[in-house]
Amino acid sequence: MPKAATTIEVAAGLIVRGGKILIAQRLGNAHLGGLWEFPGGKRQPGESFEACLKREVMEELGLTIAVHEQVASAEHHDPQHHIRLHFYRCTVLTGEPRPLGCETCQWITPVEISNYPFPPADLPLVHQIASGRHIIT
Ligand SMILES: Nc1nc2c([nH]c(=O)n2[C@H]2C[C@H](O)[C@@H](COP(=O)(O)OP(=O)(O)OP(=O)(O)O)O2)c(=O)[nH]1
Repeated sequence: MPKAATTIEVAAGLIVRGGKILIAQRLGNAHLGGLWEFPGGKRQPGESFEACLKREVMEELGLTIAVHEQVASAEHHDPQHHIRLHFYRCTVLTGEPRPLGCETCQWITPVEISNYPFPPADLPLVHQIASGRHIIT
């Protein structure tokens, strides 16, 4: 019998600065490789979403961030993965983004986000951002 997919909890950040959002391109060899994403990753046992997001953004981009309110959530199911995503608004405290754990990263305006391919679970949020339903300051 196939093994049931376990739920993976993921924290991801809408990192905003000066009217732009920071997005990252996933490593080519990773699950969903080459797609763009909101920086973040899997929560470790006993970790809060805030701590997870700060750790992942430091590992992937070398940035220290402040994590603010949750702005959205989403789920993605396939035979191997059941992923629950928790999106938080974040601001940069120190550092300039460097692609330490991703292919590349980019500051983009909300309207530009439609030009970047994202994983299926992100599409409702991507559409909301593109249509101006999230205030990016
Ligand atoms: N960070 C992030 N992950 C996303 C987004 N959308 C989406 O479907 N995901 C999925 C891709 C992955 O299956 C999962 C995140 O896991 P990850 O592989 O990035 O996490 P990680 O850095 O902890 O990875 P690893 O230690 O297992 O290599 O969530 C998103 O916008 N941001």
